[in-house]
Amino acid sequence: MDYVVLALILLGVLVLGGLGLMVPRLRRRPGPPPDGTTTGTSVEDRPVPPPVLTPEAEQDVLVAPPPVETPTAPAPPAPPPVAPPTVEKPEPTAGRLVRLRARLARSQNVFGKSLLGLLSRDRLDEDAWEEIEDSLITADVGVDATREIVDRLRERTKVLGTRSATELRALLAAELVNALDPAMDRSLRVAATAAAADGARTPAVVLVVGVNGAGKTTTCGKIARVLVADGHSVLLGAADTFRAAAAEQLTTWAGRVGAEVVRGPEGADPASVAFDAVRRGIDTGVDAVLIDTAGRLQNKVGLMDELGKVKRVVEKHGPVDETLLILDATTGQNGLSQARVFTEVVDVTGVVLTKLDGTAKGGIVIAVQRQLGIPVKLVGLGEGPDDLAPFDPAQFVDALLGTEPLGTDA
Ligand SMILES: Nc1nc2c(ncn2[C@@H]2O[C@H](COP(=O)(O)OP(=O)(O)OP(=O)(O)O)[C@@H](O)[C@H]2O)c(=O)[nH]1
Repeated sequence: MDYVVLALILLGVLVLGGLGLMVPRLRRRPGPPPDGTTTGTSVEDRPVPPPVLTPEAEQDVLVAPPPVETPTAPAPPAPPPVAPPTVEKPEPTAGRLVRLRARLARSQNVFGKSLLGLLSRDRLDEDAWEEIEDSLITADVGVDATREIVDRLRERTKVLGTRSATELRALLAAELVNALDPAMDRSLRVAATAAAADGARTPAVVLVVGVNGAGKTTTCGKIARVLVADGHSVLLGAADTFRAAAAEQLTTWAGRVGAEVVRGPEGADPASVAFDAVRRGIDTGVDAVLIDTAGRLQNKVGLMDELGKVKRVVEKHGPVDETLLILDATTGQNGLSQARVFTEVVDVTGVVLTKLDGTAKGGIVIAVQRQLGIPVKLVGLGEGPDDLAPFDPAQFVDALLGTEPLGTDA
């Protein structure tokens, strides 16, 4: 009996102990989902193990910058569409000098106002003639030319008994034209010639020379326009390899009239660029090749020798047809001594007098021609692309004196 009681007690203890273990477990078990579906252990339910990092990766994590939110950058503006260069139609050359006569206004102040004012006096006495002489000298006509002009004028007024201001003005104009030697050939030699051997045409070669800043490159560009306006095809050679901007400048000028440019690397041998330009001109059959050269001071022997070489090298293709000396009219009589040296090194065949719009000394045209014996072929009267006019003595004198042009083609 005792054994039975003992067994029952033991059983009771075991039952109670078992219950004690069961209750906490039941409490911890999650309830069913609200929809009553049973779920197995989903991937999400599984505890996520912490990432195991290698030392290097740990380092990366430490130094990695926090993720930066990249703002969406505004799209760069689309480049403007590149328009093909517009080829311009230069102004016709006939009558340009007449159209540009107002540009000589500063010269007109000397000639037109003071000179004609003097001639309008009631009595032309010694003082008046002296003043006329002074006016001409001030306008850079040059002493010898002035004396010659005034002497002839005095004689003619005496012989003809001229008294009226209009007649005196006409006489003065005639003397000034005479001093400009109207018989000189001022045409540009720009017509291509037929080569004897194969019948191919050889372009006319025009060499443009002068001191620094005289306006060579600008004038080359303007001459290209003059030639195009007169119906010639042209190629430009950028043999000013000294000044990088000169080739750029020339390229722009050429682009405006649809002409080709031959240029070399900066600092290249100018003679070789000039040679290549003429070669290219022969190959493409243009009428004229214009060669721009670097500005050089007439007292720099090396540079002047270089210019001589450019000419000699170009002449391997054939003779240079035209060597134009560009002279800045504002340098007055100084320009004349420069000019003399150039004529010794290269055979200058024509003068282009630039910047006549910026000086009261228009008389320099007379001095240049008389002292150099070379015709002024073109005059620059402004910075505009068509501000270069073929020179015509009668039109020029009319413009200088502020009188109406007589018998012009404008
Ligand atoms: N007012 C005026 N300015 C001119 C005329 N011709 C040229 N110029 C100006 O003169 C300046 C010099 O001209 P460029 O053509 O660069 O002279 P450059 O002789 O080639 O110069 P370098 O190559 O340095 O020797 C420029 O500002 C031109 O616009 C003209 O007839 N009138």
